[in-house]
Amino acid sequence: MIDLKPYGYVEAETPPIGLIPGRVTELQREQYTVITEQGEVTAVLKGTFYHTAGAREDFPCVGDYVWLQYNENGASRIAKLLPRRSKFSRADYSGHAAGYAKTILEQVVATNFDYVFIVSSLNWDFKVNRIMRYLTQTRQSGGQPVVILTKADLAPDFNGPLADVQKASPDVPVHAVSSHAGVGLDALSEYLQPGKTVVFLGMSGVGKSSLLNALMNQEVMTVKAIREDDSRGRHTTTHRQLFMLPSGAMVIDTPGMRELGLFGADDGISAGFNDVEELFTQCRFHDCRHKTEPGCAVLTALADGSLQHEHWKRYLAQKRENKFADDKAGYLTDKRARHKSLAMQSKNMKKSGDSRNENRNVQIL
Ligand SMILES: Nc1nc2c(ncn2[C@@H]2O[C@H](COP(=O)(O)OP(=O)(O)OP(=O)(O)O)[C@@H](O)[C@H]2O)c(=O)[nH]1
Ligand SMILES: [Zn+2]
Repeated sequence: MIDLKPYGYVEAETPPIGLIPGRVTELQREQYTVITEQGEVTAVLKGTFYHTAGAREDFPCVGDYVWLQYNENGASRIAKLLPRRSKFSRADYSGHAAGYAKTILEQVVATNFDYVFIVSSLNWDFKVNRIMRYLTQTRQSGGQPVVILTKADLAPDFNGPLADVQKASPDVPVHAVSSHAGVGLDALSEYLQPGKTVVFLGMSGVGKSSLLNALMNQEVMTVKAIREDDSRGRHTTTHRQLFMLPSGAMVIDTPGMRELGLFGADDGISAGFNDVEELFTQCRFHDCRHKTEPGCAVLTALADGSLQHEHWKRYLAQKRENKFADDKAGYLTDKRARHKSLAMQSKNMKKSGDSRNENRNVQIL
Protein backbone atom coordinates (compact mmCIF):
# COMPACT_ATOMS: atom_id res chain seq x y z
CA MET A 1 0.00 0.00 0.00
CA ILE A 2 1.26 3.44 -0.88
CA ASP A 3 0.70 6.24 1.60
CA LEU A 4 -0.84 9.25 -0.12
CA LYS A 5 0.15 11.73 2.56
CA PRO A 6 3.53 12.37 0.94
CA TYR A 7 1.52 13.38 -2.13
CA GLY A 8 -0.17 16.08 -0.10
CA TYR A 9 -3.45 14.24 0.25
CA VAL A 10 -5.42 15.31 3.29
CA GLU A 11 -8.48 13.21 3.94
CA ALA A 12 -11.24 15.68 4.66
CA GLU A 13 -13.95 13.12 4.01
CA THR A 14 -13.79 9.33 3.80
CA PRO A 15 -14.54 8.13 0.30
CA PRO A 16 -17.66 5.99 -0.08
CA ILE A 17 -17.16 2.24 -0.29
CA GLY A 18 -15.82 1.18 -3.67
CA LEU A 19 -13.84 4.39 -4.23
CA ILE A 20 -10.22 5.13 -3.34
CA PRO A 21 -8.39 8.47 -3.29
CA GLY A 22 -5.58 9.46 -5.63
CA ARG A 23 -3.68 12.35 -7.15
CA VAL A 24 -3.46 13.02 -10.88
CA THR A 25 0.19 13.05 -11.95
CA GLU A 26 -0.24 13.13 -15.69
CA LEU A 27 -2.85 13.86 -18.32
CA GLN A 28 -2.52 12.88 -21.95
CA ARG A 29 -5.56 13.52 -24.07
CA GLU A 30 -8.31 11.88 -22.06
CA GLN A 31 -6.09 9.43 -20.25
CA TYR A 32 -5.04 10.10 -16.69
CA THR A 33 -2.21 8.71 -14.62
CA VAL A 34 -3.18 8.70 -10.96
CA ILE A 35 -1.10 7.77 -7.95
CA THR A 36 -3.23 5.78 -5.50
CA GLU A 37 -2.63 3.54 -2.53
CA GLN A 38 -2.56 0.70 -5.08
CA GLY A 39 0.28 2.37 -6.93
CA GLU A 40 0.21 4.32 -10.17
CA VAL A 41 -2.89 3.55 -12.24
CA THR A 42 -4.25 4.56 -15.59
CA ALA A 43 -7.70 6.08 -15.42
CA VAL A 44 -10.45 7.63 -17.49
CA LEU A 45 -13.36 9.80 -16.43
CA LYS A 46 -16.67 8.23 -15.52
CA GLY A 47 -19.38 9.04 -18.01
CA THR A 48 -21.24 11.18 -15.51
CA PHE A 49 -18.45 13.75 -15.76
CA TYR A 50 -19.41 14.52 -19.30
CA HIS A 51 -23.03 15.00 -18.34
CA THR A 52 -22.63 17.02 -15.18
CA ALA A 53 -19.45 19.02 -15.70
CA GLY A 54 -20.73 22.43 -16.75
CA ALA A 55 -17.47 23.91 -17.91
CA ARG A 56 -14.10 22.38 -18.66
CA GLU A 57 -13.00 23.69 -15.31
CA ASP A 58 -14.77 20.79 -13.68
CA PHE A 59 -12.56 18.18 -15.35
CA PRO A 60 -9.60 16.93 -13.34
CA CYS A 61 -6.10 18.05 -14.32
CA VAL A 62 -2.55 17.49 -13.10
CA GLY A 63 -2.34 18.08 -9.36
CA ASP A 64 -5.97 17.24 -8.63
CA TYR A 65 -7.08 14.90 -5.88
CA VAL A 66 -9.81 12.54 -6.99
CA TRP A 67 -11.77 9.53 -5.90
CA LEU A 68 -11.76 6.66 -8.30
CA GLN A 69 -13.10 3.17 -8.88
CA TYR A 70 -9.99 1.06 -8.88
CA ASN A 71 -9.79 -1.52 -11.65
CA GLU A 72 -7.13 -4.15 -11.27
CA ASN A 73 -7.38 -5.32 -14.86
CA GLY A 74 -7.74 -2.14 -16.85
CA ALA A 75 -8.41 1.56 -16.68
CA SER A 76 -9.74 2.80 -13.38
CA ARG A 77 -12.60 5.30 -13.40
CA ILE A 78 -12.39 8.74 -11.86
CA ALA A 79 -15.69 9.33 -10.10
CA LYS A 80 -15.18 12.58 -8.21
CA LEU A 81 -13.01 15.65 -8.28
CA LEU A 82 -12.13 16.92 -4.81
CA PRO A 83 -12.09 20.64 -3.95
CA ARG A 84 -8.98 22.54 -5.07
CA ARG A 85 -6.90 24.78 -2.87
CA SER A 86 -5.19 26.56 -5.73
CA LYS A 87 -5.24 26.55 -9.52
CA PHE A 88 -3.86 28.10 -12.67
CA SER A 89 -6.01 28.22 -15.76
CA ARG A 90 -5.78 29.57 -19.22
CA ALA A 91 -8.31 30.42 -21.90
CA ASP A 92 -9.02 27.52 -24.20
CA TYR A 93 -9.79 28.68 -27.73
CA SER A 94 -9.94 25.21 -29.25
CA GLY A 95 -12.90 24.62 -31.49
CA HIS A 96 -14.09 28.19 -31.29
CA ALA A 97 -14.14 30.79 -33.98
CA ALA A 98 -11.96 33.79 -33.31
CA GLY A 99 -13.91 36.64 -31.82
CA TYR A 100 -16.53 34.55 -30.07
CA ALA A 101 -15.31 35.54 -26.65
CA LYS A 102 -18.33 34.10 -24.88
CA THR A 103 -17.59 30.55 -25.93
CA ILE A 104 -14.00 30.51 -24.71
CA LEU A 105 -13.61 27.94 -21.97
CA GLU A 106 -11.42 28.02 -18.96
CA GLN A 107 -8.87 25.25 -19.03
CA VAL A 108 -7.31 24.43 -15.71
CA VAL A 109 -3.66 23.43 -16.18
CA ALA A 110 -2.34 22.81 -12.65
CA THR A 111 -3.91 22.59 -9.21
CA ASN A 112 -3.24 22.11 -5.51
CA PHE A 113 0.19 23.67 -5.42
CA ASP A 114 1.50 25.38 -2.32
CA TYR A 115 4.17 27.58 -3.86
CA VAL A 116 4.59 29.32 -7.17
CA PHE A 117 8.20 29.86 -8.11
CA ILE A 118 8.21 32.96 -10.28
CA VAL A 119 11.29 32.19 -12.31
CA SER A 120 13.15 35.03 -13.97
CA SER A 121 16.64 35.21 -15.39
CA LEU A 122 19.32 37.49 -14.01
CA ASN A 123 20.73 38.07 -17.47
CA TRP A 124 20.24 41.35 -19.31
CA ASP A 125 16.56 40.54 -19.81
CA PHE A 126 15.78 41.07 -16.12
CA LYS A 127 12.59 43.15 -15.67
CA VAL A 128 10.91 43.91 -12.37
CA ASN A 129 7.61 44.79 -14.07
CA ARG A 130 7.28 41.38 -15.60
CA ILE A 131 7.88 39.77 -12.22
CA MET A 132 5.16 41.98 -10.75
CA ARG A 133 2.72 40.80 -13.40
CA TYR A 134 3.46 37.18 -12.55
CA LEU A 135 2.99 38.09 -8.93
CA THR A 136 -0.54 39.28 -9.62
CA GLN A 137 -1.28 36.07 -11.53
CA THR A 138 0.12 34.06 -8.64
CA ARG A 139 -1.92 35.83 -6.01
CA GLN A 140 -5.07 35.03 -7.97
CA SER A 141 -4.08 31.37 -8.14
CA GLY A 142 -4.09 30.72 -4.41
CA GLY A 143 -0.42 29.69 -4.32
CA GLN A 144 2.26 31.43 -2.30
CA PRO A 145 4.73 33.35 -4.46
CA VAL A 146 8.50 32.95 -4.26
CA VAL A 147 10.68 34.85 -6.73
CA ILE A 148 13.60 32.84 -8.10
CA LEU A 149 16.24 34.76 -10.00
CA THR A 150 18.16 32.28 -12.14
CA LYS A 151 21.56 32.22 -13.86
CA ALA A 152 23.27 34.03 -10.99
CA ASP A 153 26.58 32.88 -12.50
CA LEU A 154 25.92 35.25 -15.42
CA ALA A 155 25.41 38.21 -13.11
CA PRO A 156 28.33 38.58 -10.72
CA ASP A 157 26.59 41.48 -9.03
CA PHE A 158 23.01 40.37 -8.57
CA ASN A 159 22.40 42.33 -5.37
CA GLY A 160 21.02 45.22 -7.40
CA PRO A 161 18.26 43.21 -9.14
CA LEU A 162 17.57 41.34 -5.89
CA ALA A 163 17.03 44.62 -4.03
CA ASP A 164 14.82 45.94 -6.85
CA VAL A 165 12.47 42.98 -6.52
CA GLN A 166 12.48 43.20 -2.74
CA LYS A 167 11.62 46.86 -2.89
CA ALA A 168 8.76 46.29 -5.34
CA SER A 169 7.28 43.46 -3.26
CA PRO A 170 8.60 43.53 0.31
CA ASP A 171 6.41 40.65 1.49
CA VAL A 172 7.64 38.15 -1.11
CA PRO A 173 10.81 36.10 -0.61
CA VAL A 174 13.44 36.44 -3.34
CA HIS A 175 16.30 34.05 -4.05
CA ALA A 176 19.14 34.16 -6.52
CA VAL A 177 20.26 30.76 -7.80
CA SER A 178 22.46 29.17 -10.41
CA SER A 179 21.39 25.71 -11.55
CA HIS A 180 24.64 25.34 -13.45
CA ALA A 181 26.91 26.30 -10.56
CA GLY A 182 24.64 24.78 -7.91
CA VAL A 183 24.50 28.07 -6.07
CA GLY A 184 21.60 29.14 -3.84
CA LEU A 185 19.64 25.90 -4.22
CA ASP A 186 19.92 24.95 -0.55
CA ALA A 187 17.93 28.01 0.43
CA LEU A 188 14.97 26.59 -1.48
CA SER A 189 14.66 23.63 0.88
CA GLU A 190 12.53 25.88 3.08
CA TYR A 191 9.77 25.44 0.47
CA LEU A 192 10.61 21.99 -0.83
CA GLN A 193 9.26 20.16 2.21
CA PRO A 194 7.69 16.69 2.00
CA GLY A 195 4.10 16.79 0.72
CA LYS A 196 4.41 20.33 -0.65
CA THR A 197 3.79 21.08 -4.32
CA VAL A 198 5.47 23.75 -6.40
CA VAL A 199 4.80 25.10 -9.88
CA PHE A 200 7.20 27.19 -11.95
CA LEU A 201 5.96 30.27 -13.74
CA GLY A 202 8.28 32.06 -16.10
CA MET A 203 9.09 32.75 -19.69
CA SER A 204 10.69 30.33 -22.06
CA GLY A 205 14.43 30.12 -21.62
CA VAL A 206 14.67 31.45 -18.07
CA GLY A 207 15.94 28.08 -16.85
CA LYS A 208 12.90 26.22 -15.48
CA SER A 209 13.97 22.83 -16.85
CA SER A 210 17.51 23.38 -15.63
CA LEU A 211 16.22 24.23 -12.17
CA LEU A 212 14.00 21.17 -12.11
CA ASN A 213 16.92 18.98 -13.18
CA ALA A 214 19.13 20.50 -10.51
CA LEU A 215 16.49 19.92 -7.83
CA MET A 216 15.90 16.36 -9.05
CA ASN A 217 19.63 15.65 -9.06
CA GLN A 218 19.12 14.14 -12.46
CA GLU A 219 18.08 15.10 -15.91
CA VAL A 220 14.33 14.71 -16.22
CA MET A 221 13.77 17.58 -18.62
CA THR A 222 15.62 18.16 -21.85
CA VAL A 223 17.46 21.44 -21.85
CA LYS A 224 17.70 22.82 -25.35
CA ALA A 225 21.35 23.77 -25.53
CA ILE A 226 22.78 20.30 -25.84
CA ARG A 227 26.51 19.98 -25.65
CA GLU A 228 28.00 17.79 -28.33
CA ASP A 229 30.01 15.57 -26.04
CA ASP A 230 27.25 14.43 -23.72
CA SER A 231 24.24 14.33 -25.99
CA ARG A 232 24.53 10.56 -26.27
CA GLY A 233 22.81 8.32 -23.79
CA ARG A 234 20.77 11.10 -22.22
CA HIS A 235 18.10 9.90 -19.89
CA THR A 236 15.04 12.04 -20.39
CA THR A 237 11.46 11.46 -19.40
CA THR A 238 9.88 14.57 -20.73
CA HIS A 239 6.31 13.29 -20.56
CA ARG A 240 6.09 13.22 -16.78
CA GLN A 241 4.16 16.11 -15.36
CA LEU A 242 4.24 15.77 -11.61
CA PHE A 243 7.75 15.13 -10.33
CA MET A 244 8.62 13.86 -6.89
CA LEU A 245 11.85 15.52 -5.76
CA PRO A 246 14.33 13.65 -3.57
CA SER A 247 13.34 16.13 -0.81
CA GLY A 248 9.78 14.79 -0.85
CA ALA A 249 8.31 17.92 -2.45
CA MET A 250 6.62 17.78 -5.84
CA VAL A 251 6.95 19.94 -8.92
CA ILE A 252 4.18 20.20 -11.49
CA ASP A 253 5.55 20.96 -14.93
CA THR A 254 2.82 20.76 -17.57
CA PRO A 255 2.85 22.15 -21.09
CA GLY A 256 -0.09 24.28 -19.93
CA MET A 257 2.05 25.96 -17.28
CA ARG A 258 4.68 26.68 -19.89
CA GLU A 259 2.10 28.39 -22.08
CA LEU A 260 1.05 30.53 -19.15
CA GLY A 261 4.60 31.72 -18.84
CA LEU A 262 4.46 32.85 -22.43
CA PHE A 263 1.69 35.30 -21.70
CA GLY A 264 4.39 37.71 -20.70
CA ALA A 265 5.94 37.41 -24.12
CA ASP A 266 4.34 40.55 -25.54
CA ASP A 267 7.07 42.63 -24.03
CA GLY A 268 9.12 39.53 -24.54
CA ILE A 269 12.65 38.44 -24.51
CA SER A 270 13.76 40.42 -27.51
CA ALA A 271 11.71 43.56 -26.99
CA GLY A 272 14.95 45.32 -26.21
CA PHE A 273 16.19 44.47 -29.69
CA ASN A 274 13.54 45.93 -31.96
CA ASP A 275 16.19 48.08 -33.59
CA VAL A 276 18.30 45.04 -34.43
CA GLU A 277 15.36 43.13 -35.83
CA GLU A 278 14.35 46.08 -37.97
CA LEU A 279 17.79 45.92 -39.54
CA PHE A 280 17.24 42.28 -40.51
CA THR A 281 14.35 43.33 -42.73
CA GLN A 282 16.72 45.59 -44.67
CA CYS A 283 19.39 42.98 -45.45
CA ARG A 284 19.67 42.19 -49.14
CA PHE A 285 19.34 38.44 -48.66
CA HIS A 286 16.42 37.16 -46.69
CA ASP A 287 18.54 34.36 -45.23
CA CYS A 288 21.38 36.73 -44.35
CA ARG A 289 23.49 35.48 -41.47
CA HIS A 290 24.92 38.98 -40.89
CA LYS A 291 28.47 37.74 -41.07
CA THR A 292 30.04 38.42 -44.45
CA GLU A 293 27.07 38.83 -46.77
CA PRO A 294 27.06 41.79 -49.15
CA GLY A 295 24.21 44.21 -48.54
CA CYS A 296 23.92 43.22 -44.90
CA ALA A 297 22.21 46.03 -43.00
CA VAL A 298 23.67 44.85 -39.69
CA LEU A 299 27.26 45.00 -40.92
CA THR A 300 26.62 48.42 -42.42
CA ALA A 301 25.12 49.70 -39.18
CA LEU A 302 28.02 48.28 -37.17
CA ALA A 303 30.48 49.96 -39.51
CA ASP A 304 28.84 53.38 -39.43
CA GLY A 305 28.28 53.20 -35.68
CA SER A 306 24.47 53.37 -35.77
CA LEU A 307 24.46 49.90 -34.16
CA GLN A 308 26.62 49.51 -31.09
CA HIS A 309 28.89 46.45 -31.02
CA GLU A 310 27.92 45.76 -27.40
CA HIS A 311 24.24 45.78 -28.24
CA TRP A 312 24.77 43.39 -31.16
CA LYS A 313 26.87 41.07 -29.01
CA ARG A 314 24.20 40.96 -26.35
CA TYR A 315 21.61 40.13 -28.98
CA LEU A 316 23.77 37.25 -30.23
CA ALA A 317 24.28 36.03 -26.66
CA GLN A 318 20.54 35.98 -26.20
CA LYS A 319 20.08 34.00 -29.39
CA ARG A 320 22.51 31.42 -28.16
CA GLU A 321 20.93 31.23 -24.79
CA ASN A 322 17.25 31.28 -25.48
CA LYS A 323 15.05 28.82 -27.25
CA PHE A 324 12.98 31.76 -28.33
CA ALA A 325 15.61 32.50 -30.89
CA ASP A 326 14.32 29.56 -32.93
CA ASP A 327 10.81 30.93 -33.10
CA LYS A 328 12.11 34.37 -33.79
CA ALA A 329 13.44 33.34 -37.18
CA GLY A 330 9.97 32.24 -38.22
CA TYR A 331 8.51 35.44 -36.88
CA LEU A 332 10.98 37.53 -38.84
CA THR A 333 10.31 35.63 -42.03
CA ASP A 334 6.62 36.36 -41.58
CA LYS A 335 7.34 39.96 -40.82
CA ARG A 336 9.48 40.28 -43.90
CA ALA A 337 6.78 38.66 -46.02
CA ARG A 338 4.30 41.16 -44.63
CA HIS A 339 6.59 44.06 -45.41
CA LYS A 340 7.09 42.77 -48.91
CA SER A 341 3.44 42.28 -49.66
CA LEU A 342 2.69 45.70 -48.23
CA ALA A 343 5.33 47.24 -50.47
CA MET A 344 3.98 45.36 -53.49
CA GLN A 345 0.45 46.42 -52.75
CA SER A 346 1.26 50.04 -52.36
CA LYS A 347 3.31 49.90 -55.57
CA ASN A 348 0.32 48.46 -57.42
CA MET A 349 -1.96 51.03 -55.88
CA LYS A 350 0.27 53.85 -56.94
CA LYS A 351 0.29 52.45 -60.46
CA SER A 352 -3.48 52.30 -60.60
CA GLY A 353 -3.63 55.68 -58.89
CA ASP A 354 -6.39 54.59 -56.57
CA SER A 355 -5.64 56.21 -53.26
CA ARG A 356 -8.86 55.10 -51.60
CA ASN A 357 -7.86 51.49 -51.98
CA GLU A 358 -4.45 52.27 -50.61
CA ASN A 359 -5.99 53.69 -47.48
CA ARG A 360 -8.21 50.70 -47.09
CA ASN A 361 -5.20 48.45 -47.28
CA VAL A 362 -3.35 50.35 -44.63
CA GLN A 363 -6.33 49.91 -42.35
CA ILE A 364 -6.51 46.18 -42.95
CA LEU A 365 -2.87 45.75 -42.12
N1 LIG B 1 24.67 30.35 -17.26
C1 LIG B 1 23.57 29.69 -16.91
N2 LIG B 1 22.74 29.28 -17.87
C2 LIG B 1 21.63 28.59 -17.49
C3 LIG B 1 21.34 28.32 -16.12
N3 LIG B 1 20.16 27.67 -16.09
C4 LIG B 1 19.76 27.51 -17.37
N4 LIG B 1 20.63 28.07 -18.22
C5 LIG B 1 20.58 28.05 -19.70
O1 LIG B 1 19.43 28.73 -20.15
C6 LIG B 1 18.89 28.10 -21.31
C7 LIG B 1 17.44 27.75 -21.10
O2 LIG B 1 17.32 26.83 -20.03
P1 LIG B 1 16.04 25.92 -19.80
O3 LIG B 1 16.22 25.26 -18.47
O4 LIG B 1 15.78 25.03 -20.95
O5 LIG B 1 14.89 27.02 -19.73
P2 LIG B 1 13.30 26.80 -19.59
O6 LIG B 1 12.81 27.90 -18.73
O7 LIG B 1 13.01 25.41 -19.14
O8 LIG B 1 12.80 27.02 -21.05
P3 LIG B 1 11.43 26.47 -21.73
O9 LIG B 1 11.53 24.96 -21.73
O10 LIG B 1 11.45 27.05 -23.10
O11 LIG B 1 10.28 26.97 -20.90
C8 LIG B 1 19.79 26.87 -21.55
O12 LIG B 1 20.72 27.21 -22.55
C9 LIG B 1 20.44 26.63 -20.22
O13 LIG B 1 21.70 25.99 -20.34
C10 LIG B 1 22.27 28.79 -15.13
O14 LIG B 1 22.12 28.60 -13.92
N5 LIG B 1 23.35 29.46 -15.58
ZN1 LIG C 1 22.44 40.83 -42.64
